[in-house]
Amino acid sequence: MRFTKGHGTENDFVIIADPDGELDLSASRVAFLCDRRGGIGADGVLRVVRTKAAEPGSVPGGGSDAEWFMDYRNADGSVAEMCGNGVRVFARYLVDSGLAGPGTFPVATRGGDKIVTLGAEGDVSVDMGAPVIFGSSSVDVAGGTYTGRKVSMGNPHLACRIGDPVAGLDLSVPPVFSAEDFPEGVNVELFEPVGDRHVTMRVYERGSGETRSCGTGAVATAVAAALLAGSDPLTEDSEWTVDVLGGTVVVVFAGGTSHLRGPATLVADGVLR
Ligand SMILES: N[C@@H](CCC[C@H](N)C(=O)O)C(=O)O
Repeated sequence: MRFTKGHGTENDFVIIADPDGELDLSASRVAFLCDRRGGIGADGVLRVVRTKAAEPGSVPGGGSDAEWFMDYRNADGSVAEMCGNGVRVFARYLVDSGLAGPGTFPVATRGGDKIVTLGAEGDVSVDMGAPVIFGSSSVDVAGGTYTGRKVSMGNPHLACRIGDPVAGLDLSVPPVFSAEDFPEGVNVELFEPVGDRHVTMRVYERGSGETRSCGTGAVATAVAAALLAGSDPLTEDSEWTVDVLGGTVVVVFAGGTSHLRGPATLVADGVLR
């Protein structure tokens, strides 16, 4: 089986082309691929499938204009609705492989079609859609209890501004969250403001543990930061810089939707024995 390894701000993925949807990608197979010692190593797997060959029910509403479907799996083998960095790396893979031309095109995901924009090289942007903003919830993580904003980017997030620098946090232990608030689990972001519309964030991802970046988490964090700054991201346009361990991404709120922009890099092609 051939694979490509790529990352978006060091949120890394094993990419597998399966255009006709023939591969039986079990949870244990995904966990093996993502194992950093016994396998290839990654935060998740991106299976590249023609939308018409995707498993029935994986595309919401049953239909999509997109030629390609991003089948995203977390490192533990679980399925997630969306991956913001993943869809940017997925688009870079399509263009580099000649499966799509540079420009603007939709990618089908379990969280709906996402419109990506990219050139032959350089950053990849994605229209992440309108964040769905809820109330607050609390989480025990990194030796503290933090309260933050519940946000859905297709997948669930709890974005908490914390009083301490995020650099010193120990995120080796899974967060303890409200199962009532998050029956499907949650991705937890901890952030601190570091400038004007500029935050730094750490993340503990559902199904993958601490990662060096999370695109949906960066948007959720910008939502929480904007609300705390008195700006409604659904009605007021603004641009946010989000630093993560693996680099920097930009989140733009405009016209009621959200855009995520940043690097997406393919680093290796290989063959699995
Ligand atoms: N790293 C991703 C999010 C991947 C899915 C997440 N772990 C979940 O289970 O919802 C991103 O860049 O958005």
